[in-house]
Amino acid sequence: MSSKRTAAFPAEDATVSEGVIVPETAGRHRPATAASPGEPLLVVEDLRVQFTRGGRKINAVNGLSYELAPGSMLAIIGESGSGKSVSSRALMGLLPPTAKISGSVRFDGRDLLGLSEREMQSLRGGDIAMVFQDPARSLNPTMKIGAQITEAVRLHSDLDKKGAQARAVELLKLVRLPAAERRFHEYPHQLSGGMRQRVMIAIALAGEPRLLIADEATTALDVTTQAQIMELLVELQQRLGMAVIMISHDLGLAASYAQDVVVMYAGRAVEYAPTKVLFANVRMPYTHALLGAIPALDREPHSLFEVTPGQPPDLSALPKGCPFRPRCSNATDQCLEMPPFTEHDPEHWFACWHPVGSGTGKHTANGEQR
Ligand SMILES: Nc1ncnc2c1ncn2[C@@H]1O[C@H](COP(=O)(O)OP(=O)(O)OP(=O)(O)O)[C@@H](O)[C@H]1O
Repeated sequence: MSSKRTAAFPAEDATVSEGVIVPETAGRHRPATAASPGEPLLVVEDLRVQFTRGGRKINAVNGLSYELAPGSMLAIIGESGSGKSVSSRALMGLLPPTAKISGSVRFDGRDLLGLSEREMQSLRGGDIAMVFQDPARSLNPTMKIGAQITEAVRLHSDLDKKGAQARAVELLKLVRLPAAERRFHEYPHQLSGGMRQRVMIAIALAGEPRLLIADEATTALDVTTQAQIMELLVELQQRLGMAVIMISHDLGLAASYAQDVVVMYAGRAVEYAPTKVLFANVRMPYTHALLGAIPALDREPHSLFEVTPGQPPDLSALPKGCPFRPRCSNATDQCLEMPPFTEHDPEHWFACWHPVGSGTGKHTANGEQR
């Protein structure tokens, strides 16, 4: 699976249009060339991750399950500390050895949790690549960006230095870095934040991944640059047939760009559906609160959760039953028992005894309080 390849991704021109981040646009970017509805590329089942810190057990991921079709984009959404990054790092083998991991992660039919570090290394940056929030920290400040991409290309191909350099320039064009040939000879500090993130994406593409995990890859960017990077990811997803997991605290971004959404709370998936299905009928009160918290287009980054009252629970002392119970206006004594994560409606999974719009809670489906 990780054999060295020399085939190049296509690099012809395409327009990068402006992204409008509103839920009404749910699924508008669904790729025309979406992968076959056959086998999923990635199947995560009952993933659990526990850390021990100062004698306390921290349950960072508590039974996460989802599937990802080849060439599709899944958004994993949740507020800080909900387990988004830990769950993705677990499948990349990037957690410290002290992390206790259980469950199953199958990529292309292969159990990733059973792989040796050596096997994981060949997979990382090859079939699966990751882009992080802070490109300034991920790039080597003392090396020209061209040399950094060339190094990544050589690591994942049989190309000689000259061939790898040519490929690196191609990759810079593929990620739409303006004046790619000139920028090739520049250092990271000479580039803007958006440009640096394009370089990080170029490095991630060097191994021609089938899955790209973008962990808050646009969070540090201004709204316009954020939209441009998201448009780039969608374009690459469509042109290269690459699957993308987009990790974000921003439900609005998910609504605009992803085909499917997993909403996480306290290390659990609490709602999971195709984007259109989810936004047509949000059922989980937590997702509902997030949706109500999406302000206008000119919102400040990180402001999304400020209007959701209360704090997420301490992961070393989770409340009894539903972890959202202490913050939920629909909660009853029944919520002292953990609601199962079930496919209640076709393709629509959620974990709630009193979902929005069911007539059993205090919320109505259109977001008003009764
Ligand atoms: N190495 C570690 N040791 C102990 N606890 C950890 C470790 N890594 C993460 N955690 C804890 O696991 C929980 C989940 O963290 P995670 O980074 O996945 O959250 P997140 O949803 O990605 O949040 P953010 O958006 O802030 O990155 C947090 O409480 C965090 O403190």
